[in-house]
Amino acid sequence: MVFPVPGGQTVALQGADLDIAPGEFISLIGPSGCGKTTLLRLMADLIRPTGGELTVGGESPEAARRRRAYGYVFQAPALMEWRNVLSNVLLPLEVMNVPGDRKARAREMLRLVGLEKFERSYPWQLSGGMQQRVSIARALAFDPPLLFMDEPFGALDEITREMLNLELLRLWRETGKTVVFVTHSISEAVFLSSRVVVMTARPGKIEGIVPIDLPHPRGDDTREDPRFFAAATEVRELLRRGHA
Ligand SMILES: Nc1ncnc2c1ncn2[C@@H]1O[C@H](COP(=O)(O)OP(=O)(O)OP(=O)(O)O)[C@@H](O)[C@H]1O
Repeated sequence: MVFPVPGGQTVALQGADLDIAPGEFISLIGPSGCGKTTLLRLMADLIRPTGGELTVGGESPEAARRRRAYGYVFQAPALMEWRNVLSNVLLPLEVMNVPGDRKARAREMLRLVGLEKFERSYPWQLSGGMQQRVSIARALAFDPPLLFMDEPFGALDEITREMLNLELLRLWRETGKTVVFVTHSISEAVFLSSRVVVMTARPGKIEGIVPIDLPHPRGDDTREDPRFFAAATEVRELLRRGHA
């Protein structure tokens, strides 16, 4: 993926070779500028590749987008301040004129993220973590098989983040979705993932892929498991190798 810039070009990604199986939880980790967001945006058809090949569920990213094959959760919750929680989750269903009982569907998504009691609240009445849960419910409204998440918990405190990690894992196990998750945190990546994709910059590429052999359900004990430390060390070493 090459971007034109004044007086030249930036090679954002080169040699990003990756196959993701249905139902996997994949984390992308790497230093600033290594192309994590670019890779996610390519998969989501928010930008078009300048080279190489990319398919989502066996079809082009554009076809996957038109089929509403994925939900996208951004770094900031990006909720409509004048709409309450329920109508924020309803919004994509209304815009796309989805048939059926939309409210029941939106409420079901709010239940999944544990916010069923807050449907009448407005975004400004919620904490940052709760707002991010609303945006996850909104991304799930279409029941897409795929969920793209770009550093969704980066701005939250450590304890809230750990709690949301647990919730996200529960949700992933309950729904069987495929998740591609961008993070800067080694422990978050190892805790959540079935595989951690370690990327390095200039040009952005995949340095290595670390399979995470930790049993489910994962919880506080997981972080004490020697396998957790071993995987975190492996990820750290790959990141260091990229820096060298
Ligand atoms: N639209 C664009 N135009 C020009 N250059 C771009 C554009 N989008 C990304 N880039 C460049 O591509 C490279 C990868 O950017 P990207 O945002 O994917 O990195 P990242 O790994 O997500 O970084 P961060 O961790 O800081 O979010 C960077 O050098 C960036 O400057």
